[in-house]
Amino acid sequence: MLDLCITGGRVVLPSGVEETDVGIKAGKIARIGPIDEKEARCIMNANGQYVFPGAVDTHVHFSEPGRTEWEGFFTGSRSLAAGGTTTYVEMPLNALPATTNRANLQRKLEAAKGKNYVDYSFYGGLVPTNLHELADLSASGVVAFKCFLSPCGSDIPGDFRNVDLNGLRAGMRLLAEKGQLLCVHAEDPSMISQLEAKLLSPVGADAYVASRPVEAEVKAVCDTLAAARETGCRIHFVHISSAAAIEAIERAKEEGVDVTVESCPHYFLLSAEELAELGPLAKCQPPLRPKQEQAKLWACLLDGQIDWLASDHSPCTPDLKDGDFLTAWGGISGCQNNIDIMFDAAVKRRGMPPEQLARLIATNPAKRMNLREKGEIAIGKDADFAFVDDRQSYTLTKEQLYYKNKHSPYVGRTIGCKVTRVLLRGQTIYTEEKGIIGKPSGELLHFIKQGG
Ligand SMILES: NC(=O)N[C@H]1NC(=O)NC1=O
Ligand SMILES: [Zn+2]
Ligand SMILES: [Zn+2]
Repeated sequence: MLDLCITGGRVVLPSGVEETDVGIKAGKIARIGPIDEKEARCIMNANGQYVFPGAVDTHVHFSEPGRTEWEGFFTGSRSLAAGGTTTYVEMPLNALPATTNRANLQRKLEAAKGKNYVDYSFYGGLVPTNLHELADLSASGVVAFKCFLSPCGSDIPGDFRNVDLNGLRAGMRLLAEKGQLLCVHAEDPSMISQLEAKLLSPVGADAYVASRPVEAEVKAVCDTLAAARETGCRIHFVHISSAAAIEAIERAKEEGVDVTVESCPHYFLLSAEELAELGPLAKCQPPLRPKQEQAKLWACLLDGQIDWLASDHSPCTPDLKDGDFLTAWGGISGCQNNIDIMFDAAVKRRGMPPEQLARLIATNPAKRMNLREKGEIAIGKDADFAFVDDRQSYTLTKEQLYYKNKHSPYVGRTIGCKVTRVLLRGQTIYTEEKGIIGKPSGELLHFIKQGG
């Protein structure tokens, strides 16, 4: 007997969209295909909506412990749940202390207990001072590591620090031994600091964008690729904003470098031309790019050259968004809209097959991060789903946001679809009528080691 049968949906399977049924037993996907009503205790009619696998967001900053006024596990995970993301991996920075050793990871695990509406896991950080702690951190259950090549936006003691190229290579050698994946924020620090030194205050949108050019991204990507070739470390580039960087990564892939690349919805939805009007709410690093650059990035995405999409949800309190474009916090609050804005922009308006979007938001990140129960609608996987109604559209308001700080550059935007229901391991955790349902039931996902 099945616990639940989802019927009447357009199910986004790895092979394509099928009008079929999905059977769930003990939180897992147990059947895909026609199911007799008598075979399930409960029937859920998706009424012609798309049934997507729950999204996997590998790039959020929930800032807990230490900066819970910025976000936190409770509010952050509710935001994800409402948008159809059922798994996240949380970055090692913006919380205090940063996740740079086992003891700090332990504090995160404690802080996260019982507060999560979706399943979760953590990164460890690579910083200039923790080479001797990497092996221990690697063994303590982080899914991957993260480092910055450019400064990270805060000078507070205990906060994250960027590595130089020697530090990068040293870290890579150690992580390569452990088979670990290193995720890299790629912007060249010397190019940026030289350009920043010439900025005149108050710094406007155009001047800010010009201070972090595509060339700085490409240079850092090429330096990182060279270090990966030298050390054999598996790498992943976070939030890439330019086609030129994607092309350099594509060439390295062809050579056999073990590398993947992510981009974020904001690089496709928002542009440098709109930045002055959007204000510092849309300030991020690397910055939004001009429309001409954005069109090239869209071509890369549609062409399959970008492995996945992640939000880089990097929230803060409203006062930190008050300054000019140099002093305001760099980070966009956007993780509640991971699925709907990209479904609208990519599938509805640009003809991307829904199964390609499913790979970008769920399958590919789950595979690379070894989250084996997650990422696709297939037998044996966790029964995590997001129902997407492409016949609805809505205008995003502040009141709809579950973030601790209810701001986002997407507020006021009309989105041509809606996430109407979300399930985590077979249980409904969100509906459009009721909002978030029940108590936090998210679980910590244990990393299964390479070959283990
Ligand atoms: N510290 C931090 O969250 N930085 C992030 N924000 C952003 O826009 N890009 C980043 O790397
Ligand atoms: Zn970053
Ligand atoms: Zn980030």
